[in-house]
Amino acid sequence: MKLSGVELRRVRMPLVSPFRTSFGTQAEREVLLVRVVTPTGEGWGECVTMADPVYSSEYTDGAEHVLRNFLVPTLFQLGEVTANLVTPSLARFKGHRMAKGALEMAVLDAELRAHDRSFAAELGSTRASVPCGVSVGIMDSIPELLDAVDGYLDAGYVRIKLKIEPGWDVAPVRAVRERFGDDVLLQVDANTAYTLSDAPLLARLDPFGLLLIEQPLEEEDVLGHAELARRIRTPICLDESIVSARSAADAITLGACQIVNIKPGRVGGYLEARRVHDVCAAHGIPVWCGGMIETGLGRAANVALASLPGFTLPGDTSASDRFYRTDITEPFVLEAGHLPVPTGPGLGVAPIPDLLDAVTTSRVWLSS
Ligand SMILES: O=C(O)CCC(=O)N[C@@H](C(=O)O)c1ccccc1
Repeated sequence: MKLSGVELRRVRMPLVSPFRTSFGTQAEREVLLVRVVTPTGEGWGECVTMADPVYSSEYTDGAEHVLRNFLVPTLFQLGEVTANLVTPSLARFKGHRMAKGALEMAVLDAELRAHDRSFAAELGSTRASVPCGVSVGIMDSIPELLDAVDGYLDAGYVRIKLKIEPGWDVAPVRAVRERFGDDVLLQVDANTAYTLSDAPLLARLDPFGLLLIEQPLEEEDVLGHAELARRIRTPICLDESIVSARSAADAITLGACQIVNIKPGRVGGYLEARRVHDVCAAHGIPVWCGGMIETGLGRAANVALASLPGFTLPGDTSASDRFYRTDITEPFVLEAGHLPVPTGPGLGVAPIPDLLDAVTTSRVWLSS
């Protein structure tokens, strides 16, 4: 497929309520979208970087710069472009997995639309819908948290994930268990906020029957997670530490995780995400699809990914209205705790022009 040009578009979308994690609070989501244009159509990609480099080293201005100055020009020089060629063609540029993943996603979307094939079919979907969990931020008080969890359970979410950090961990977990019982699927996400010396504190979560504790230690402390796994009973799930299929295999072999959160942007794209899924399946490690507060574009691709056979735990594939009053695509609406897997060509969704223009803050056109 030849690329006629690529558009880099920045959008800013207010969140329905501030979202607080151990690395900060977000009131809006600034998203970098990539649109590739070919002689026969177009494709959309979503870069999951945050505005600041606090989740990982990538950040949105940096992603835009590396796309504009290195990644997109390299694809223009390729002539014929396919999704499978994107990652190997960009390999000489180190890192920038989220930026690379957004570009690959846009090329894959364009390619699949041109072949009338869905993301679900291409990735290996085995289900028509996926069960959905929801991520609940750190709150100012336990009553506020319990009200939020009550609302999400009423909405039908099948799993609750609580963000935790030192000072907000055992008490909120105990309160949720006391209020909603032991049958609610419950897990916690620390986003690297603890150290191995906190093992006794984290062991105090063991009596609450959590599905997992996500990324308790810093992303590079793989051996620390392996040691922590020997000191607590709650299964350890890695997020930030897993940046590729190779790092997943290493972490599993070292005993650093029993579960893996797959985020396509974090690992460099949906094709690598499928490889992480395959490596985990080969090791008998369950996976679930993480979220980066995506618009309906990334949400569509994540729901397709989450319908692969190894995704046996509910993911952070929540409905559009979990974060956005108005999405830039047709909204994803929870149906009995599930989201339907898009079946249309490519992503199966596209931005609604007026809604997209209303939240667009900048556009750059790069021609081949
Ligand atoms: O449901 C969602 O899209 C958000 C899920 C979630 O909690 N994401 C967290 C995370 O640490 O996993 C996050 C959000 C935004 C940016 C980075 C990380």
